[in-house]
Amino acid sequence: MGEEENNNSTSKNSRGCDDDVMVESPAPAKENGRAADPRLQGISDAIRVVPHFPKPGIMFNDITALLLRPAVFKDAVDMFVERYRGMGIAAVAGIEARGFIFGPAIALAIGAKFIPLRKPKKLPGEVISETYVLEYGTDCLEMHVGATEPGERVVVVDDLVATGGTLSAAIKLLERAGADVVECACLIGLPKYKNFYKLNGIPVYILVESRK
Ligand SMILES: O=P(O)(O)OC[C@H]1O[C@H](OP(=O)(O)OP(=O)(O)O)[C@H](O)[C@@H]1O
Ligand SMILES: Nc1ncnc2[nH]cnc12
Repeated sequence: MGEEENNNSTSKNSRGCDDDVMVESPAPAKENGRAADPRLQGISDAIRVVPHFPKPGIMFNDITALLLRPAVFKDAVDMFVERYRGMGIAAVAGIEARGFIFGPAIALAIGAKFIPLRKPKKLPGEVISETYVLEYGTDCLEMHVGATEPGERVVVVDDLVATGGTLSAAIKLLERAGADVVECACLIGLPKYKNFYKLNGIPVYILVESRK
């Protein structure tokens, strides 16, 4: 990850990443005197916003529309690959289900293994679990014991961060196994959480804000 590639660069932390809020906003075109990455506008435009799904009041950010446009899909994967290549990342951990769409492509491109973090009772064998709170009710993520070794540098990938509950559970699972969670990476962050993107002390890197 070069300094030139990061338009919202703040100070580098001990993890080798930029600190605190890191929103690669698609607008304005210039930020901190540098041109924004032109790929961001295309990524933002390709995300379909569906009002009142899956329930009234929710503006659903649908990444399946982006997946139908291979050049834009590639741009999104490339931006993460450019950020994490050469950082000694041993594993990319993807969150079921939409983190499974982006995580493996990033892992293969940077030469890292892929760790699936799954919803309950999907993984055979020994697992560790973390329950987390959703807007209504709870959910749980599980990871295979032995998927990561103590000290391994890991990036967590998902499509979207809203409350951060899902990413927090992922961080806890990996840290319980001794992993060094370097950063969480999401395509989309909801604007109302703009100043919330440091979870359990781990930076969250966002490409674009939700358009609604
Ligand atoms: O920041 P949070 O408030 O935790 O929300 C973000 C999570 O919500 C969505 O997944 P969802 O739980 O809908 O599961 P799915 O990917 O299986 O549809 C999304 O893909 C994230 O994983
Ligand atoms: N607004 C939203 N769009 C898509 N996925 C979500 N997960 C949580 N909130 C979401």
